[in-house]
Formats: sequence, C-alpha cells, structure tokens
Amino acid sequence: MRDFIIAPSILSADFARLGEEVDQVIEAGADWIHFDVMDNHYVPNLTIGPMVCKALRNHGVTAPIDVHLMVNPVDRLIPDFIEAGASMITFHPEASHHIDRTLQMIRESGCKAGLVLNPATSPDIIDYVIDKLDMVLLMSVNPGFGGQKFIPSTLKKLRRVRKIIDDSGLDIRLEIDGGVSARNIRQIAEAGADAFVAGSAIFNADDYKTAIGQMREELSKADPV
Ligand SMILES: O=C(CO)[C@@H](O)[C@H](O)COP(=O)(O)O
Ligand SMILES: [Co+2]
Repeated sequence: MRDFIIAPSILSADFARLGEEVDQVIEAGADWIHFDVMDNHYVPNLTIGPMVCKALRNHGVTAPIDVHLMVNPVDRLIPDFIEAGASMITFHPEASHHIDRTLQMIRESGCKAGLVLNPATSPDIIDYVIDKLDMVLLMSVNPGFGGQKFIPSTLKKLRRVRKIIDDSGLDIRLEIDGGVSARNIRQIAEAGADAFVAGSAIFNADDYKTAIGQMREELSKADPV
C-alpha cells in the first residue's frame, strides 16, 4: 500500500488566525501544509507570499510546507520562498520560460521541486524533465479559487501520469489539488494519487480531526492501480 499524504490548503483557513489554524490541522493529523500563492496575473486572485511562509515557521510550524506557486513569472519568487522555509515548491510550466532551469534552481537549494498541470495541460511535458521532479501536481479544478467541483476527466489523467511515474522507477509523488473530499478521495487514490490537497473539505468542517479521519478511513479502503 502507498503511504498517503493529506495536505490541507490554507486558502480556506481563517487568515486572521492562520498560525492557530495550521497548528490545529497538524494536531488533527495533517501531514503537510499546502500553501497557495496567487498573483492576480497568472490566476484571477491574490493571496499570500514568502513573508507569511516565514511567519508560520517563526510561529513554530515544523511540518513540511508545500508551496504551490500560481504566479507568472515564477523564477524571481523562488529564492524568497526557499529563504522563508518552503519544503517543496511546485509551479505551472506556462509560468517559466525555462522549465528545466527553474526545476534545477529549486532542487539546488535543497527544496523538493514539482510541476503543476492544469486540467487542460498535457502530461507529455513530464517526459523531458522527469529526472528533475520530486512531485507532479495535477489540478482537478482550474486554479485560482477554493471550493470548486472536482473535474472528472482528471481521473484518466491521474492513471496516465501514475503509469509514467511507475515506468520511470523514480521516487516522485503524485499530488491532486481541487475538489477533494472524503466522498471522492478513495476513487482518486485508486486512479494513482498519493498526496491529497483539500481546502474547503477540511477547513469548512466543524471538526478537522473528524474530516481528516474520514479521509484516512476512505484511503484505507483504496485499492490503488
Ligand atoms: O490551488 C488551489 C486552487 O487554485 C487549491 O489548493 C485550492 O485551495 C483547493 O481548495 P479546495 O478545492 O480543496 O476547496
Ligand atoms: Co493549490
């Protein structure tokens, strides 16, 4: 059985109490913190930057921080996030002129690196940089907002990317982001995902421990490809 990672997206957290919210989801059983960075240019929304990542580290957060960059251009923000304590950094290939170079820049700093593919982006690009990837993140909604509905065609894409990863023999995580809940997480795991971002399904729940527990319960029943 794969080891499954649950990564609550703080996009749906109460930003006025962010440190406390992060402590609570970690306490409730989350593995990573998913940190959505939006620039009102690559996506039509504006969120948080490296200062907030650093503030969480200063607050005492030791869990891996999974930084999802939805910014264009991406390169100039990377050193700031590394300095701020990011554990892994993923970016959208359209936001870099030199994808291979950007991946190297992240990895050379000791951070894990990954590419994010939007729902309509082909996974073919992975083939050419697979040896520089620690993670592939598949968007199962169009990026920019929390609380959207999972796009079903992502399941087919997950199966395809799972095969590419397995055939490579490399240790690469396959993360899914958008519309994930206890209702569909098992099906998503069975299609090949091993890391699950969930924003509204966790932060809008009355009890984070129950919400994460229900996801783990569903994952324990999954029979992955
Ligand atoms: O990157 C994004 C949105 O662009 C995500 O990380 C969302 O924040 C996930 O939220 P839910 O769909 O789980 O509510
Ligand atoms: Co995200």
